[in-house]
Amino acid sequence: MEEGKGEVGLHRLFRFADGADAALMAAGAAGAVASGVAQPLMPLVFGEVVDAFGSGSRHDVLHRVSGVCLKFFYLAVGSWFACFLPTAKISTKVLMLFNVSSEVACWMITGERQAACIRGLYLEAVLRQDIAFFDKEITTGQLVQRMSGDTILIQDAIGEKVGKFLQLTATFVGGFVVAFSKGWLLAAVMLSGIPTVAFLEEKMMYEEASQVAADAVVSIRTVASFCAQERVVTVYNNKCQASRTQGIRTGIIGGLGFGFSNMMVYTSSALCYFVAAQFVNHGKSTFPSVFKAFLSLILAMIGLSEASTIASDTKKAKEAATSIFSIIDKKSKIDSSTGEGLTLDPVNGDIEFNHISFKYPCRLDIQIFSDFTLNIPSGKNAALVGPSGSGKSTVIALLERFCDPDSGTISLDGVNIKNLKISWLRNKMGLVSQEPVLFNDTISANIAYGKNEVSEEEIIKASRAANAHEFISSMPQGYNTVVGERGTQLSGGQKQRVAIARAILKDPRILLLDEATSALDAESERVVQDTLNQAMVGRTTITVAHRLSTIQGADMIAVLNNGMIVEKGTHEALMGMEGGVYASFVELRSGTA
Ligand SMILES: Nc1ncnc2c1ncn2[C@@H]1O[C@H](COP(=O)(O)OP(=O)(O)OP(=O)(O)O)[C@@H](O)[C@H]1O
Repeated sequence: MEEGKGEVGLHRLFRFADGADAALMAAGAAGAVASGVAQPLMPLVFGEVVDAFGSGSRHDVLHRVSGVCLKFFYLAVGSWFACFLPTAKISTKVLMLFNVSSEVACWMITGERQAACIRGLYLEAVLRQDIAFFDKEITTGQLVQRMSGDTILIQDAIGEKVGKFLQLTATFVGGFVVAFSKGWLLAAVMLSGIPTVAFLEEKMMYEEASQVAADAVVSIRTVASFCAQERVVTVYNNKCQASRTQGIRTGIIGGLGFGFSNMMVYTSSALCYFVAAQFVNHGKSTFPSVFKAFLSLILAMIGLSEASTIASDTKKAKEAATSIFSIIDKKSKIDSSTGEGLTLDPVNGDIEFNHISFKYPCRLDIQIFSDFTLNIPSGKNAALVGPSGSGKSTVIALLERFCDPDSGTISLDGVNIKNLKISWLRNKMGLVSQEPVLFNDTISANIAYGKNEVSEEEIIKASRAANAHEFISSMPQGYNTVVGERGTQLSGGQKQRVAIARAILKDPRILLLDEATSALDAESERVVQDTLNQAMVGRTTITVAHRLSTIQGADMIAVLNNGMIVEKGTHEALMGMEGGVYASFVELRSGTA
């Protein structure tokens, strides 16, 4: 896999931010800093409350406390402005969230916007990759995990977490400034004790243990949704086994560390209070100043310790972004989204495979074709038969440009298909395969799949041509019947006819039938085969068939074995070849039928 070549830098996480995101981030940053700075201002006012209650007569207390209350009111209004103003500047939609702090709202909105953009680009990038990518580089589970789990990690890191980090950093800096402004010497002495209080406790108690537990739960849920519970349990047990020693060690260290940090809390508090009392005793400080400095430093250190926990989330987001961005930036060898390439008008449908040599990129040890040559004239029906694994479906895959040959050329009307626009080429071909793929949507949406503007008449016309109109109309919801996941609410023959209608609607010049009837019972096969025979008229058709009865009328039958054409001709000609492979196939099949 190409991903993971180098970790994405922090600033690259924001690479998909647009102008609106920049505005949201600027407003969110201003709000975060303002609300962060507001925290250490509180001890100042609290200090004054303590001072006001602790000194003077009863009337004096009332007067002084009223003055401090006014300051609380100013702080409330100031903090409301700091939070509200950025919201008002951005969007009225955000106003709906007025009960949420604006910096949180701004960061959440921009995180959501950027993550939506990343998800869209990732899906686009995945869908434009060639088939080898799906064989080699990604599984469905990975795709879903990246689109849901990994993008949420990124969303958090570029959204809410940034706001929180800025706010905590502002609290940390603000707390320091306030504490040192109340007497730098006192603050410096207190500082020597306080970091242990806030820092050790957080680190030892939560960091390792909770991170491991959270990871395990998240991955179990994701994998379980793919019904891989047994595998999950095995993987989980193995992981538990491997980390047991680590767990015991962490437990002992955590216990010791927790005890130690608790001891340090009380020891350093005692030290701080003792030193502060010395300062007050020698007239170098006052009680309110000590109170303010102590509270500010506590807030500053809590800010610092919480900000440090965000670093591990950012690291995870960078890892997730590394794999997602590597796919977004990945150039596909066969990029169906490109608008480049020739188009032909008109298209006759002459197909030529010239000296093709090919191996699947993920199975380089197996040579599928070494010198495969086949010519299918326009409007003719060529059938491919041969033992399983002889390369029949690969012929279709190469023509559709799901993969490209290692050497040799495939041409349509004399033009190498590599020079044709891929989307145009694929639109000229209608593929019906053994297992028709229907989506969980209405019958009409399934027939119109892939075409943008299709009228109801066109859908009905294609359904009539596919012998599907009758059964569709007899359903209570008709063309609006939802077929269920993978078309489970239709029979095999019905599904196949819907798939044929979809292929016919494209009005393809070339029809590719890859064992289109082999999964059907005799009655359904007869109906579907009649349908296909009508659909073939006037089109170049390649039919891959196991049931030889369905291809007897083909203009040419090519018998493949190990990627080579061993016999070629009409049914009659091949049957006339004494000891021929085709004739022996037919004999074998009629013997077993
Ligand atoms: N996506 C793929 N990646 C790797 N190898 C593949 C892939 N698809 C097919 N193959 C291999 O290529 C060879 C030819 O497969 P292909 O599907 O073309 O045969 P086939 O004649 O159509 O077989 P069947 O009649 O069983 O469908 C087989 O050995 C198969 O295992």
